[in-house]
Amino acid sequence: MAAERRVAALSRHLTSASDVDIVSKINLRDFEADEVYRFLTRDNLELRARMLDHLKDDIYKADYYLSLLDFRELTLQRLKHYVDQHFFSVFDYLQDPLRFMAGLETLASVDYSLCIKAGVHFTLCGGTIAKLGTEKHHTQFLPRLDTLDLPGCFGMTELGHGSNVMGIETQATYDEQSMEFVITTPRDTASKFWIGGAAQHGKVCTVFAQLTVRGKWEGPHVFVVRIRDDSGRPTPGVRILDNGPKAGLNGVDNGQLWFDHVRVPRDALLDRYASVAEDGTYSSPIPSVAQRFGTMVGGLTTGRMLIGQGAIDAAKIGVSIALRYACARPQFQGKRIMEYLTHQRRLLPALATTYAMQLQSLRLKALYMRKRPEDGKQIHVISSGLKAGATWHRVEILQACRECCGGQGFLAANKIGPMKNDMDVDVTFEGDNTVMMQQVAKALLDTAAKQPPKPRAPSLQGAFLSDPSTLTALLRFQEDMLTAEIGSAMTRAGKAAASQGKKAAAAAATDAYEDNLDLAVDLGWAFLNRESYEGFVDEVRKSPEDAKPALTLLAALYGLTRVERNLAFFLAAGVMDGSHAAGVRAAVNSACAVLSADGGWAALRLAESFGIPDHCLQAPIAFDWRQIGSQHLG
Ligand SMILES: Cc1cc2nc3c(=O)[nH]c(=O)nc-3n(C[C@H](O)[C@H](O)[C@H](O)COP(=O)(O)OP(=O)(O)OC[C@H]3O[C@@H](n4cnc5c(N)ncnc54)[C@H](O)[C@@H]3O)c2cc1C
Repeated sequence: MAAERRVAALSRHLTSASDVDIVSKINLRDFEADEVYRFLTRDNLELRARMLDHLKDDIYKADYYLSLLDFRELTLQRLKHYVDQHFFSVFDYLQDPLRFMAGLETLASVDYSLCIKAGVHFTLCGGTIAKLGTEKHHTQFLPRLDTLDLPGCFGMTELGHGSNVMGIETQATYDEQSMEFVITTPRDTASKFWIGGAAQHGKVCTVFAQLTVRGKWEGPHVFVVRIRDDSGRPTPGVRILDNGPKAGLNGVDNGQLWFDHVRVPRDALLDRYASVAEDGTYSSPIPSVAQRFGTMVGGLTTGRMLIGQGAIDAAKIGVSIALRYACARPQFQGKRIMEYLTHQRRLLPALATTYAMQLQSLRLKALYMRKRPEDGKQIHVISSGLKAGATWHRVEILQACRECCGGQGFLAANKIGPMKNDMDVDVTFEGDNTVMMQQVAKALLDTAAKQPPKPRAPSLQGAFLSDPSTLTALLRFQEDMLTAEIGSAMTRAGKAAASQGKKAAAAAATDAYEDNLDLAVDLGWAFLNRESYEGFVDEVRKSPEDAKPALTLLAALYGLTRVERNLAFFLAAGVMDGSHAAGVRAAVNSACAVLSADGGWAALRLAESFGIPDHCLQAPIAFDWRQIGSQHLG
């Protein structure tokens, strides 16, 4: 058999006992896709099934011939139709977050524009009002948001300020005479930019603005502002410009907003964390501007979690389509393309990574649902790392899937290409990935400043490379080494400047951090790699018995590819040598051989376990590629 031949050939290249390949000895057992689906999908199963069934409706069928304006209109009609089913409510944002997330996650399986249009309205606008507002805001706005009677936008980004939200320039000044806030765009760089729903359909917007009360600056706060009246005309003082066509995601109408002394009532301030009394007395339980703002935006984690999950779900679809095609498509002497090692190398680590990210997302949701204040920092770190990691993985996975399907991958009807274009922006919005990875690094460095890590180089003498304890030790070593390296550069710089005072020492430490930004992003990755691999191994212990061998193999493949990606680090650090590197390659290749043996049944079953119904896969090549001409042109 090809798989056994390859494993034997690989073993001959290995030089030491530690390279003995245990991966190839895993005996896969037949398992039920349904059981693994339940292992991968732990909440709202019945609701998800109903929602997916509803998405069979013709209105959600992909139409790649639409003009920009027609696509926007269709996206709005789709959203209305979905909202009319009452699968979930904006009130669930606080009351039943898992139901809320399930309601939005499901949409990504048919159209990312629809998913984002819904996400902006329910999560970014509705969730902000729910989380940062109080009873009066909930009563006034949420019921109208729930029916889409009042389409909502989220106005944080400005032309001049994206990642640096603290630096926004929109002003909100309290007028004690009229007891109103006056919202102003002082210059064009302060115009709100990229605002989803603003170009055509949005009527209300949660606007981030710098608050000044009695001449004192209090930092960024959020205000609910009507940008269009009930008939759809811009409200007085609000100017709106359409952002126009984008590289993808064209079902969403993004726009630019200017506010010319727009007056809003005192109640427009979302006042959970800060309020202004009639006479202009400002009060907040959080005295520091930075901490207050951190608390406000920190409460909006749901959106970040949804973007990460959307990326994972897209990877599930891409991998499922590409695997089904690869196992059915012959090239050269009737060989199925899945039999080529290069194909296995592109699709099977992608499958393993998608499982790792899905399980990590489930673990994050479980932590989130515990609702313990002491978990706040960990939730922030994991959600930031997962958002960045899952979306960056998605970019790579969908590209690999597109290429694996050859020319068919480029046909819109086969879904991967359009999905890739529409989702390209997920690495940027809801927190740019480079900035997100730094959020992870900063939190780890913060902890390390109090309790410096002691990196322990694992000994690979006699170790099995694919053993969970070896892989964990390697991944932890990389995380600790990077933390120690950046941390000690900051400490050295701080100490050198200490004689000039505390401020100078802090500034020198920040400079040293900035000089190591490349390593900070590596550290974000190292954290996610270790955390998600450990999580994967832990989850496999709780998995359905029959699926355990396949999932064990998948976890090993994930861990091995994470180490393989970072071979340069491990070789430079002296914990691995050339024979270990060859051992990792051999183990990855043999895991691929086992998973793709016998027609690739195990890989196909693992993909089937994602539970994506046929009408969501849509792509003709996922079914019978020979029928493609008759199917896609209908
Ligand atoms: C399609 C789309 C829809 C959007 N919808 C909305 C919406 O509805 N509401 C809303 O408020 N916003 C929205 N946004 C805005 C989005 O959140 C921002 O684009 C994002 O925050 C990044 O900001 P920026 O585009 O100004 O990029 P910048 O912050 O200018 O980043 C540009 C580059 O600089 C790098 N960079 C920036 N800071 C650092 C740093 N400290 N260290 C290292 N590198 C850095 C980034 O990695 C990036 O590569 C949307 C954007 C898009 C494209």
